[in-house]
Amino acid sequence: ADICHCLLCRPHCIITGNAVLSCVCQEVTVLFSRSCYVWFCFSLFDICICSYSVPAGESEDHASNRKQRSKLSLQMYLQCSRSFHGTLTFRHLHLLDQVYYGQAKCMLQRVGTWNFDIFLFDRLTNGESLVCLTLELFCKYGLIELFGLDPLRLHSFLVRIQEGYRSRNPYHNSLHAADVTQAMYCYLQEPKLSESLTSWDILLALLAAATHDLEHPGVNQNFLLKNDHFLASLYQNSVLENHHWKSALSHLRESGLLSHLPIEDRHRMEERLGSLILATDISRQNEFLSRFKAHLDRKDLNMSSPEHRQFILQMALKCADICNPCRPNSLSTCWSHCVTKEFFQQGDVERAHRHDVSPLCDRHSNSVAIIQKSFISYVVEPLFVQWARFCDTPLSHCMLGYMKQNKKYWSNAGQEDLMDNAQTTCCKVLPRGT
Ligand SMILES: Nc1ncnc2c1ncn2[C@@H]1O[C@@H]2COP(=O)(O)O[C@H]2[C@H]1O
Ligand SMILES: [Zn+2]
Repeated sequence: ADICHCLLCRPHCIITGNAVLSCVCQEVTVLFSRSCYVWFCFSLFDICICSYSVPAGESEDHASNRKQRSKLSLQMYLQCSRSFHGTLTFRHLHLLDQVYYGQAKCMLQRVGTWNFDIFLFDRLTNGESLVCLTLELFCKYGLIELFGLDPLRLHSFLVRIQEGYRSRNPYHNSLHAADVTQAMYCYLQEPKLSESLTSWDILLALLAAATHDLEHPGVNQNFLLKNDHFLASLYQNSVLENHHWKSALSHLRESGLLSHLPIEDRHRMEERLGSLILATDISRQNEFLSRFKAHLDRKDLNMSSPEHRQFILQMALKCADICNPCRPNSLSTCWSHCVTKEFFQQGDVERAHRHDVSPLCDRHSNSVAIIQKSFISYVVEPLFVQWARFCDTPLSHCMLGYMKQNKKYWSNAGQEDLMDNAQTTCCKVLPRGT
């Protein structure tokens, strides 16, 4: 296990292109067959597999065996990697059904569509949606080649990020990060962005989306302040967002993902990552919204300016972060229940400790519907109206359409608590297949 840990998490050297596959495959085959583990593959690393050519001296048969093996699930590798980190016991280890894996891969063909069902994708990937989705997007943009990234380091970094989200949080977990990353990808496709963003912008946008809530404790800043939590003493303001940023930096540095790049580029990247993540502090909503409106009124946004591009990326990440009420109703209601569950859990703890229950967190005076109606009207709608003004595309108007439908849905829903229904709809476990 030590050797595997070393190999899987800290590859010896940076190798790019085809060499990675051959090197990794050979070494890990030996290790895995020795320790009776199933073979694993890099199926989602399509970019590597597709571009893999038979090395000189290797027979076609050998190459086709290699291809066969590569069809086995990435999931197996991820699960194994997790157990080497000691975060999973073998009790949790079960192999991903190949049927589900095929379906997940199929879903990725439509990763840029707004009705992408991230809940289903997460179940099909056995809870690995953040890793699978982000890898896919890195491959789509060719970021691995463009930045000379080591695929193993990238993979190890993403696994650590995914594990850095608390799965116990009903809302602020890795599924939310995957959802935000998928939304960010949709926004990056918008012509105003896609025509002007640089590869650095895209790399940064995807990293920021994937890490923006890293190590979220499942309670809000108010709770941390009231309870003299150590995080509250570390940062003056935007306590959680600063913590997400610093956690992202520590994973980034530890993984060595960007360590081959010039130090100035890395520093610039880290600063920009901070400015994006800090922009997701919902208490700064009005500040960003008025700046955005002022730019739109003056029509002075110039996407060839690096400062303006950074500002638009901040706005895009803010939209992605709270876009759940703009998703189709079946997805949106799931998120509404998840976020309310987290609010109410905090309220229950506050009540148990005889503290004042924070706004929105009291299950006795709130309901999902009440919270949604005000969140949509006062927070989501003002932002997405301006975003549609900026983009003026089918997607931006489609999001407004869904948002209106959801607002109507919650207005008609009355005050009853629909939490139980939501549990069965959103957290459905897939039946074991063949
Ligand atoms: N559907 C929703 N209903 C109510 N609040 C939400 C919803 N989606 C996101 N939020 C809030 O928006 C906040 C965005 O920043 P946070 O991730 O810190 O915490 C998020 C939640 O508090
Ligand atoms: Zn978030």
